[in-house]
Parts: sequence; C-alpha cells; structure tokens
Amino acid sequence: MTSSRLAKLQDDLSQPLDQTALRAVDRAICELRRGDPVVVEDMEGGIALALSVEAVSAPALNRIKAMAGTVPVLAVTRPRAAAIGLQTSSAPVLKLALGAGLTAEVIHDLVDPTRRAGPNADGAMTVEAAELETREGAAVALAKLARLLPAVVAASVRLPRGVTLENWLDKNDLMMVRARDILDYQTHAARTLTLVGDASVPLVDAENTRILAFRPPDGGVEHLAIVIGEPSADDGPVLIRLHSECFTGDLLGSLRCDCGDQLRGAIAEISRHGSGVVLYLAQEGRGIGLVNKLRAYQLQDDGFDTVEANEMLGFDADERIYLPAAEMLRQLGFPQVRLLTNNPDKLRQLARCGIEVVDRVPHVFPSNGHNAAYLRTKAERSGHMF
Ligand SMILES: Nc1nc2c(ncn2[C@@H]2O[C@H](COP(=O)(O)OP(=O)(O)OP(=O)(O)O)[C@@H](O)[C@H]2O)c(=O)[nH]1
Ligand SMILES: [Zn+2]
Repeated sequence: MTSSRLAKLQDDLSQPLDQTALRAVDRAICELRRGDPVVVEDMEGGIALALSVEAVSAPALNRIKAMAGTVPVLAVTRPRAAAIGLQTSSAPVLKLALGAGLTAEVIHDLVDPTRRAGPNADGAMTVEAAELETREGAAVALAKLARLLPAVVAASVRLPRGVTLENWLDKNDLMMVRARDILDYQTHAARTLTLVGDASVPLVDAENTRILAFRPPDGGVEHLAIVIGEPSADDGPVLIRLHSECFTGDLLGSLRCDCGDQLRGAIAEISRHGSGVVLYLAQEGRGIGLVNKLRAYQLQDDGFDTVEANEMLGFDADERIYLPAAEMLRQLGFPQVRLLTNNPDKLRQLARCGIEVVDRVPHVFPSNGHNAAYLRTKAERSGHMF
C-alpha cells in the first residue's frame, strides 16, 4: 500500500459514520455486479452514468448513450493505462475518450489483458487525468469494491429539458450514489463491524477453538476470528496471524501459493504456543477477488509475475487494507500483538490502525515445487522477509 493511501486511511478514521451511505454503496455494488448502470454524483453535484466494463455490449452502450444524452468515456486505472502503453500522470484514474470509436469490442480489448486481441483502438484517443473524488474515479473504485475488472464506461448525464433528476432516476430505474461515500465505504464498513456469530469449532490441530463472525450493518463482507485456546491481554501481547482468504490454497490445497501451509501452520503454531488468534480476512486474491485472481493466474501462465499480473488487470500489486483486522482486535480486547508474518505492509498498516505490533514472528514454509517463483517475487518485489 502506498503512503498516500495509508495517509488517507488515517484521515478516514476521523470521519463521522453514515449508515445510509454504507447501504447506498452496498446497493450500488449489487447493481454494478448485476450489469446495470449506476449514477455517481461528485462533490459539486455533477452526475455520470457508470457501467462495469464486464457488462459492456453494443446494446448496453446504446442504452447508456440514450439515457445520459452524451457520449461515454472509458475510465481505467493508472496501472492499466500504463499496461496499454499510455503516458500516465500521477492521477489514479485516466479517462479515455474515443467518440464513436468506443465500441464494445474496443473496450474489451482495452481493459482485459486476458483477451488475445490486445489493445486495439482505431482513431484519435484523448486521455484526461481524473482524481478518485471525481465521478469516474469513484466509479472505478466502486468496480473494485464489486470485485469486477477495475474499469467503467462513464457518461456525464444531460437531463432532458423539463425533467427533474428524481423523475429521470425513477423513469430509468436507476440508483444514485455519492463519490465520497464510495471512497469512504471500506473504512466505514470496517468501523461498524459487529459480532454476529460465535461457536466452538474443534480443529484437528487445535481442539479448543472458537470461530467468531463479524459483519458490517449493510450486510457487506464478513470477516472471521479463529480464537484458539483462551488468549488474554493480561498475559501480554497475543500471538496472531492475519490470513487473507485464498479459496484455492486454503480449501483446495493449490500449490500455486503458500496459503494452505500458512493457514494450517498458523493454527498449529498458535495451538503449540497455547493460545492466540487467526483473523481470516475476506480479501481473496490480495483484495481483487477470486475471479480476478484466476485472471491473474492466466497472465502468470503467460510468463508475468504476480505483481505484473495484478497491474496488467489494472490493480495495485496489493489492494488490501487491514482496518477490519484492527477493528476485530480492538473488539476482542487485544491492542498488543505478536504477528506471524513475513509481510512488512501488514506490520505498517496494523500500527497505523492503532494496534501495537510488539514482535514479528517469521512464518515461512519451504517451496512445494510449484510456488518457488511466486515466493521469489514476494521477496524481490513486495519486500517479504524470507
Ligand atoms: N492477486 C493475487 N493474489 C494471490 C496470488 N497468489 C495468492 N494470492 C492471494 O494472496 C493472499 C495471501 O496473502 P497472505 O497469506 O496474507 O500472505 P502475504 O501477504 O504474503 O503475507 P504473509 O504470509 O503474512 O507474509 C491470499 O488472499 C491469496 O488469495 C496471485 O498470484 N495473485
Ligand atoms: Zn493462496
């Protein structure tokens, strides 16, 4: 995570909570995932219709144009713009205007590196930088929250003469969401996590184990705390592991990564130690989601490393935040921890979120014969301490 994103995270911690905003963003995520457009409003009251690139087809584009009354642009992230050879400024999002040349085919070629065709835009393209707070920037952030490809088709809305915004939204069956609320969503969801389930689940490597489930009030993503033994802050810093969900590694025993070994290894290690917690975080694929992780694997099979694959798809190398982890630790009453990890970003982020990491406990497992390059990339490009 970049230092500017960390700084923003800290700023967000001081913002007031707004439950209605949380619900609006969650509904917008569903709309986008379903393939419907949503309306995004910026701080000045400007509005744009945004559609996930994954839902783009010729009829869908025509529908957007007809509803908005303007020609749409394609909004992509800086990593994706760089991957298709565009000059990028420091802006996080780039708006690509191609006029009538922005066809469904061209859009898919521009945003999806798993397509063999590759970028192929005929005619003049103008590129304009956009900040995250803009309609287009926030719409791309919404696509990330929806675990879709991080790019949208966006059209400024020109309301038909004599039609109010309310009537227009109603007539087109559209919902509107504010840019600011999208950008605050992750921090607000984390701060409102509530314990909603708690049961004893004896594990093969740790019989005295409870699993606690935490959920934000909008019904968004749930995270789990696997509490082994009877950890108590009175006995000093608690031994913990932050484990990001990995369906392939944790459940299926995939050999592409080291997640399965790390998960079972952490449970066994904490059990041997006597007590501690594994926080099982719903951050599949370092926060890009399972579908995008599978796309990243496809790119890695073509020779790109795990960082390059994320960036080609338009993501940062790591999209995770650890505020949900910090919030669960706070609620469990563990302000001081010893952290099983090799990842320096986890140490930095937890500390920024107010959890004191007293000690790092290395959590290294030997290569299984398939994941050597993956582990090497972690060390060389992500700073993992092996
Ligand atoms: N995007 C992407 N995610 C991957 C890939 N391989 C594994 N992952 C995900 O990476 C995450 C693994 O994270 P962690 O187990 O927390 O590992 P880490 O960040 O290396 O940190 P430590 O293990 O604590 O040192 C899981 O969410 C996996 O799904 C990959 O090639 N691409
Ligand atoms: Zn994994």
